[in-house]
Amino acid sequence: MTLAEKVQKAIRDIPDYPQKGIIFKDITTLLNDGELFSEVIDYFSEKYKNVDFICGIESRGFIFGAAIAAKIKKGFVPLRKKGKLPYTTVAEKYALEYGFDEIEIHIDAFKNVKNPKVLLIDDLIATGGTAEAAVKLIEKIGGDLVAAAFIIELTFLDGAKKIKELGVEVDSLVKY
Ligand SMILES: O=P(O)(O)OC[C@H]1O[C@H](OP(=O)(O)OP(=O)(O)O)[C@H](O)[C@@H]1O
Ligand SMILES: Nc1ncnc2[nH]cnc12
Repeated sequence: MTLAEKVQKAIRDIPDYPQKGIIFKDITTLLNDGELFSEVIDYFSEKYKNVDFICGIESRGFIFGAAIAAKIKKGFVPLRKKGKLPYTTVAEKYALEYGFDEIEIHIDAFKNVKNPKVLLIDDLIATGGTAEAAVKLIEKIGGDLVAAAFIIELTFLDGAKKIKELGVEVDSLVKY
């Protein structure tokens, strides 16, 4: 079985969560499988070992992003929901599959590196609203995006298109 097939098998569908009509992709069952979680981390770590920073989106993007960053010994930069970062931030509002939100990044997150090469990672891309906001924030503070990577892509919501239109490569492990 390929890694993508194993991950697909490990993810659980929860109908009507958090709202009626949404089929929620539950990654906790993937995280629960230590061997497979580790394989996913190894896969992305090998592919992106040459970046300077890993940016992860709160909160599920933190789980994968922080593990990859530690493995390749590069900095981890959290993109957090509004009001959670203590220092000066830039912010973007966005719409996602089931609501609206706002994320922020610290303005000095890439301060010590010139033209920093950055990987953005999240567990899932649906409409792409969240990732689009993240790309804009990373670029606003001087990051050079190598790719936006996701464990899961919901292709029928066309989110990858939004990101590609910003000139950023999309790398999804499992597509539905
Ligand atoms: O492509 P989009 O339509 O923007 O949706 C994708 C986003 O939605 C989920 O996060 P959520 O905001 O539910 O936060 P969580 O990770 O804290 O559960 C997911 O982890 C992505 O960040
Ligand atoms: N269907 C879905 N499952 C899990 N996370 C999501 N984020 C946005 N849409 C989602």
